[in-house]
Amino acid sequence: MDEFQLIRSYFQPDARGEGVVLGVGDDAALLQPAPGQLLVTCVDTLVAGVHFPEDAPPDAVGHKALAVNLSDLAAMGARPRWFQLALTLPEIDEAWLAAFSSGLHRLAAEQDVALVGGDTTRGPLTITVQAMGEVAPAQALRRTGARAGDRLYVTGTLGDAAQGLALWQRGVRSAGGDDPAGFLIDRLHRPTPRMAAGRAAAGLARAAIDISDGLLADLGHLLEGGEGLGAVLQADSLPLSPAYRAHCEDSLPGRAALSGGDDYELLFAVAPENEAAFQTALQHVPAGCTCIGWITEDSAITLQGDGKAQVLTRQGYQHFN
Ligand SMILES: Nc1ncnc2c1ncn2[C@@H]1O[C@H](COP(=O)(O)OP(=O)(O)OP(=O)(O)O)[C@@H](O)[C@H]1O
Ligand SMILES: Cc1ncc(C[n+]2csc(CCOP(=O)(O)O)c2C)c(N)n1
Ligand SMILES: [Mg+2]
Repeated sequence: MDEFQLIRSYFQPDARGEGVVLGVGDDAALLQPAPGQLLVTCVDTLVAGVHFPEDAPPDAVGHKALAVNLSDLAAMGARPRWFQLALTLPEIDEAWLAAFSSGLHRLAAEQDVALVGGDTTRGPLTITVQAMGEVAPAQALRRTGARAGDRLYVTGTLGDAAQGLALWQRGVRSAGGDDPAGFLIDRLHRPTPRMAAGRAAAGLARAAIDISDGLLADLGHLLEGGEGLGAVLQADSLPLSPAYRAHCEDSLPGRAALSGGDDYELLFAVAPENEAAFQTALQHVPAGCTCIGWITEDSAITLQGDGKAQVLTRQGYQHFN
């Protein structure tokens, strides 16, 4: 199998997505965004051994490469439409490619996003996805604009994936969602992009970000979008899954939930006057959305719990430290 057979076999789906004037197979794709919508675009790379364990299931790698990008579109309040895939492979392994592409195409079909192009090269296993979506100009969610007094809301639960990674690195290989370890590992390998939450919050939240590097680090980015802002987090309010609680060795909420990374949940700052409308819009979102604290004028991030207040550093995952 050569490079072009590989593309035809695994990455040239028959179905033509809506708005795809020209997809896989030419020098570039031609895309038609809906009239009046802004094109939203982002790109994220996954490197084997850095973003996923070298022995992660290949269908999970395909899923995650797309999911982390859809998460960035969700954080902008966008509707996902198209994506490109740049694949660097050490060799052609057809079993790996079949599983990888099935994980990728399954999520693409679920979210109605079309693969419109990419690039295939030889080298250390690296997957780059560039995703594109659309949003009405007045609805786009940004990282900037949060203000003191805004309430902080987060989707889903925190820290599951970081605990899943710790379990995987200790050799635990439970799959599926039934036992707690399997649930946590699944949250690492197969994050669910929070598209419905992002769309519901569009036009209602004052600022938004997705949590990839850990709550404190990404909350830090949200706070940098204003002037000298800090936050109060309430320890008892942080959403933690039963599996997380069962496996947490620290005192709760624990390091993983605060700065573990790989959550791919959405964090919103909501103005007090919009809070009721925001809660109504988010109440039927499957992942749920929890108020975890509020933004302050004092630049510290403080965790309140057990009658104590603890100042936290804005630490999280960083590639160069
Ligand atoms: N090499 C680069 N050249 C140009 N812009 C970049 C480059 N790397 C990152 N950026 C931009 O910097 C900003 C922050 O990037 P970062 O990767 O931290 O965001 P993110 O994608 O939300 O985070 P994560 O990758 O953890 O999901 C984004 O707007 C991104 O487009
Ligand atoms: C094998 C392995 N080691 C470590 C991690 C944790 N991790 C890697 S990158 C990242 C942040 C997001 O990346 P980026 O900022 O590049 O989008 C996190 C939390 C993992 N998932 N797999
Ligand atoms: Mg992001």
